[in-house]
Amino acid sequence: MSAPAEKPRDLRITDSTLRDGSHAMSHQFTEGQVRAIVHALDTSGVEVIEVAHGDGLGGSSFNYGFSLEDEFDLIAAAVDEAERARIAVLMLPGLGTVEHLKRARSVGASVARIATHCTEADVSVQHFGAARDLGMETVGFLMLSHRTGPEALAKQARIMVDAGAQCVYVVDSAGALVLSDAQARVRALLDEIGDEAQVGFHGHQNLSLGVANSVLAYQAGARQIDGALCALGAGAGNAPTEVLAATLDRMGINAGIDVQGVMSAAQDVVKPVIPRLPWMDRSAIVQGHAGVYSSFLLHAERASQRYGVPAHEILERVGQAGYVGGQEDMIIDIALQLAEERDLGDLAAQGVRR
Ligand SMILES: CC[C@H](O)CC(=O)C(=O)O
Ligand SMILES: [Mn+2]
Repeated sequence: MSAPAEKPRDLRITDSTLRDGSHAMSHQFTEGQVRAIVHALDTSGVEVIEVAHGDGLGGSSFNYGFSLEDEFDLIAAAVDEAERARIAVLMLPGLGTVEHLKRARSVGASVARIATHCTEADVSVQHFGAARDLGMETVGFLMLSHRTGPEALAKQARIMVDAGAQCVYVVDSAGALVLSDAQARVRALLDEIGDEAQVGFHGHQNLSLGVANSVLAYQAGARQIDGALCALGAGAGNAPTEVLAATLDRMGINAGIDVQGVMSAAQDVVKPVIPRLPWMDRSAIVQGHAGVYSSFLLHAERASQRYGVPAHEILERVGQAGYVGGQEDMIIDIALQLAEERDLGDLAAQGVRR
């Protein structure tokens, strides 16, 4: 007798514990941890598992933080461990290059996710072409999607699709989209590209809306949704995969995931290795409220320690200035300004004139 046919899935979950979660781990994943997490996700039915430095291929550097282990070794280990799941990589053009994509492909990665700021999709054109030539499935990632309106975002998605993207994500990098904001963007992308490519949603928890926004995105037509076990991701973390799976299951939406398996993956495999669980502390909430890139959190905390100024104040100023990924050095600049203002304030309080 042949095995019963699997019911068609209503959407696809991509788990990003081993990529977005790398931010929260300061990029210190070991091969053993990668193998254990991939095994747990794979046996729970998660279809796509993303593995890379938190800032994508080529991210291991002085600016972004060095990985403990070579990311191509980690990708190869993930490919080796997964029996059913496909391994995805993320790259930001400029930080990663086509050469990085080729190397990822050569060690077995089969999904290329190309990320740009939400108004800069044109820098990704050659990378989609290269990924398709390499025989990879392609996904576009429009980061900090709250920074532009639905129609303008849809035009950026069009650029990615014309370049070869098979799905384009609304990426809520700051966890700043509030409910209808997420739905409006998904709908606008579907109106623009719906016949030609899928739409996806990547949520962050800064305002505690990662799961709710993901469900609303699904209801608006998104068919690829990201999560991370234990919410492990930048800022307050991503929509937790295990909560997404349980919520979708409760709603009768088939993500093809074994809810018990993925809860165990979170509780028994990932939680024990996390040095600090992502949480909605003051700094993370400020990121959601002021619309700041989630991966700036640890940079701001380090600058806070070094210059003795509060991380949440640094992040508030980053939000006012509107800095985007790649401008991490400006965090130091702001910390120095805050320290100078504090010192001048102290002198003034002591009655000393400059
Ligand atoms: C690679 C930068 C960034 O972490 C991508 C991402 O997950 C996001 O913008 O949320
Ligand atoms: Mn993210």
